[in-house]
Amino acid sequence: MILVEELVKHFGAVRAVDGLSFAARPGQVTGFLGPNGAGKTTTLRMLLGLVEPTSGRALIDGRRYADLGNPVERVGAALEATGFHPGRTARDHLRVTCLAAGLPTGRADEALELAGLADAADRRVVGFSLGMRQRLALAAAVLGQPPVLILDEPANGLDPAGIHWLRGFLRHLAGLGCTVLVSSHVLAEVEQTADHVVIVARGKVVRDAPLAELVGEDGGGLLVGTEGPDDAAGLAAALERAGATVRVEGERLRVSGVAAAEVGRAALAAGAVLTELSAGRSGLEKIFLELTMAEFGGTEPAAGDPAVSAEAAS
Ligand SMILES: Nc1ncnc2c1ncn2[C@@H]1O[C@H](COP(=O)(O)OP(=O)(O)OP(=O)(O)O)[C@@H](O)[C@H]1O
Repeated sequence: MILVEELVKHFGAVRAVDGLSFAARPGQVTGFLGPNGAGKTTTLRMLLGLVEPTSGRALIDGRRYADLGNPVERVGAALEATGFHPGRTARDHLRVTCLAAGLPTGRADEALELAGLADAADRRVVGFSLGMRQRLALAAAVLGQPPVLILDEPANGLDPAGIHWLRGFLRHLAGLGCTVLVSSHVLAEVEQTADHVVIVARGKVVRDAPLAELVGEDGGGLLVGTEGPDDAAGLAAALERAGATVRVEGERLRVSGVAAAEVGRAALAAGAVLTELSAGRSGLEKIFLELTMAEFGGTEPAAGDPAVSAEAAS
């Protein structure tokens, strides 16, 4: 169990973390989601005793990191996939870590297997890709079979197959009863892996809820495009008669309360031509987009924007 209470960290005038509270529970993957600079890494570093909080508490199983008896067996962490000795093989790197932590060296091969690196065990880390380094960092994190895992952007550098593997890896650990806290600034990663989501922005928690609750929130309903304002008005009236809630946005309608087939029937009845019929964003996507835009400016991308569609579909 991870417990963060009223955590604050100021770097000079920068309020990196500004009164953050949340919990991550055993048997769950908790996604720690926020735009760049939201304070995620600083929070994780405070949990791991690498940064001293200005105030508040960051606890692992009820204790500060410094007070955990044998930290390697209490918490595994992967913050940055750097710091490996380039001349060592993957297996040697993990064996050295085992020796330093008083763990049996046989754990190295188990961890390499779990991280999908068994075939590269005897290769020197200098030749590893970023994705392979990420896997090695994850292997190191699970060496002590800790019940708590803290991972900072573990999907960085992984290719699509690697991201797919990572999801299975995290789900497997949660299935074993681990508390898994994983940060990301990429919504799709969290959306497909987490049980629970904590969204942060500017050092504060914006939402803290089960993923199912956020995804289930009606963030957008259906988006319906028509050929012109007259068609839009006629279709809106037909949809309202069918029990839908409709918001007219120029030639487009935002429709909730009915299925897509009902929109088709209403269009037929109203003699309106549909130019678009797509799912609106989930509540989670909507919240995250709004946050990111508030942080970095810009306008909301159109529903058909390839960047949005790709992220939603991946
Ligand atoms: N050592 C430091 N000294 C000064 N400012 C810092 C330091 N570490 C972090 N910050 C600032 O604190 C804020 C939060 O940074 P942090 O790295 O925690 O965000 P993040 O959510 O992890 O972002 P990203 O997704 O980009 O990694 C940023 O404004 C950052 O510039």
